[in-house]
Amino acid sequence: MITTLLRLSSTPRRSLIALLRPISWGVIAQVSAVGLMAVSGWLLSRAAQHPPVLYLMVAIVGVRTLGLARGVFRYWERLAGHDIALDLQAKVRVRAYRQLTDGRPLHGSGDLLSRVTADLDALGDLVVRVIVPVVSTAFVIIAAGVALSAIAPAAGILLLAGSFVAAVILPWWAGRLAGRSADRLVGLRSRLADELAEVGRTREDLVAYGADRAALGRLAGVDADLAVAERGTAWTAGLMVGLQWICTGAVIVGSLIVGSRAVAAGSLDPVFLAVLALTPLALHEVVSALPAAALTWRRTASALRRVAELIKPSAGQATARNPAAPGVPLAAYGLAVGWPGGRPLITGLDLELRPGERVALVGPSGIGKSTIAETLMGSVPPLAGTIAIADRVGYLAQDAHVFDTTVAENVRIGARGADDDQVRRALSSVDLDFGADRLVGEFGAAVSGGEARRLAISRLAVARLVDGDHDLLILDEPTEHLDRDTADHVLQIIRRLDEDAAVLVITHDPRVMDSCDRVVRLEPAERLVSPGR
Ligand SMILES: Nc1ncnc2c1ncn2[C@@H]1O[C@H](COP(=O)(O)OP(=O)(O)OP(=O)(O)O)[C@@H](O)[C@H]1O
Repeated sequence: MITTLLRLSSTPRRSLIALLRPISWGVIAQVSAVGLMAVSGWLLSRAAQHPPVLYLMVAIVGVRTLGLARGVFRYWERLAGHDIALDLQAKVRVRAYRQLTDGRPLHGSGDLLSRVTADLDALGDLVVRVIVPVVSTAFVIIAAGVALSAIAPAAGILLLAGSFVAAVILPWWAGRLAGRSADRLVGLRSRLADELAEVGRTREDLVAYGADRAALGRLAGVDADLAVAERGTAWTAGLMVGLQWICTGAVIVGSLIVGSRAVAAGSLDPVFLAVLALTPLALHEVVSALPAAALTWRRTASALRRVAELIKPSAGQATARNPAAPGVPLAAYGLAVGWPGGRPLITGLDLELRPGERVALVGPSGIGKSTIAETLMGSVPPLAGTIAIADRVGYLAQDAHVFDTTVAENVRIGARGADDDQVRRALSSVDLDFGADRLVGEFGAAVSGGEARRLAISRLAVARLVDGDHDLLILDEPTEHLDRDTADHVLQIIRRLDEDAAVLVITHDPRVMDSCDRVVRLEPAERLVSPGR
C-alpha cells in the first residue's frame, strides 16, 4: 500500500525522504510525552523524601523541557505531516483531472466526485493518521521497553508484552473486524453520492411522474445501510478502546507487583516504583491511536485502490492522432469508431477536408456521428485507422455544457486568458447582449435554448480572438432544438465566425446541408455511402 502511495506521488524517492521528517518529530514528541510521565513520577517520589532541592534541579528542568518539547514537536509533526499529505493530494488530484480530460469513459458522476474528493482526502489520512503515528509509536514502544528493562527487567518485559497486545494484536483485530464494513463504507458513500446527484439532477421529472417517493425511498435505503456500516466501525473502535484500557491496567498492576517485590528484595530503589507505574500509563496515550489507525488503514486501502484505478492510464489512447499535413486540416483514413467496450459503430470511413471547405456529415440518429466528432477531437480512441488533424480546431459539442456560473466564465471556457473586452466582443459576435456578470443557472436554466447555444458558440469566437483563426471547426448539430428563425440566426453567426476555416458540421437540418460544399452520408450498413453531394 505504501509503495502504491509513493508511486502515486510521481516522485517516490523524494516523498519517502520527506516522510522521515514528520516521523522524526513524532518520535521526539512521543518520547517526550512518555519521558515526562516517567521523570515526573521519579521527581514526586524523590521529592517526598525531602532531599536538598539542588538534588531535584535536573529533574525539574527535565520535566519542563519534556513538557515543552512534547507540544512543540507534536506541532511540527502535524505541520510536516500535513504538508506532505496536502502536497500528495494536490499531485494526485492534478493527475486525476488530466486523466479525466483525456476522455476515458467515466464512472457515475457522484462516484467520480467521491473519488476526487473523499478518496483523495483519505490519502492524506493515510500519511497523517496511519504512517506517521504507527512508525513513531513503534520506535517509542521499543525505547520505553529498553529504558524500563534497565530499571527492572521484568517490568520492561511486561511493558513490551502489553504493548504488543495493545499496539499490534488489538489494532490487527480491529482492522479485521471492521474490514468488511470499511470496504462497504467506501462503496456505500459513493453510492449515496451517486443517488443524491441523480435525484438532484432529475427532480423535476421524478416529481412530474410521481416517482419522487420511490427515489427518496431508495436514497433513504442507502443512507440506512451506510448508518449500519458506520455503527459497525464505531462499535469496533469503542471495543478496542475498552480492551486497551484493560491491557494498560493489567501492565500497571503487573509492574507494581514485580516492582514491589524488587523493592522488598532490595534490588530496586523505591523512587523508581512510580516510574514503573506511570510509564505504561503514558504509553497508553501513545498506543491508543493505533486501533483508529488500523481502521483508517482499512478505509484508505479501498480509497487508494479506487484512486489508483482512476488515474491508471487507459490503453490505446488516441494513438492514431497525428499532426495534419500542410493544406489539409483534416484527413482520416480507414477510420473505425465506437465506445470502449462496445461494438464498432462506423468502420472504413475516409474523410478529407480542404482549407475553407464546408462538409456536412449526415446519417440516421444513433449511427455514430457524434462519436466520430469525439474521436476526431481525441476524446474517444479510434478503433482503427489514422487521423491527421490541424492544431487549431474549434469544437461545438452537441450538448455543449453551460456551467452554473456567470456569462463571462462560460465564455472563458473557450480561452482562459480572455480579457473583459475580448469576452464582450465574443458575446456581441454571437449577438448576445448579456452582461458579463449575469448568472446563467444550473444547466443554463436561466437562459433560453437559443441563447445557451449562442453562448456555447461564443467560446469559439473568444478562442479565435485570443489565439487566432481556427483551421477547422467541428460543429455537432448547431441548430438542434431551435425554431426556424433562431436556427437561421445561429447559422448566420457560424458562417461569419471563422470564414476561412474548414467546417465539418454534423446535422439533420436540410438548410445546413444546403449551405455546405459537400455532404457525407452515413448509412446503417456501417458503410460510407455518398462522399459527394
Ligand atoms: N458516452 C457514451 N458511452 C457509450 N456509448 C455511447 C456514448 N455516447 C453515445 N453512445 C452510443 O453510441 C451510439 C452512437 O451515438 P452518437 O451520439 O454518436 O449517434 P449520432 O449519430 O450522433 O446520433 P444523433 O443524430 O441522434 O445525435 C449510440 O448507440 C449511443 O447510445
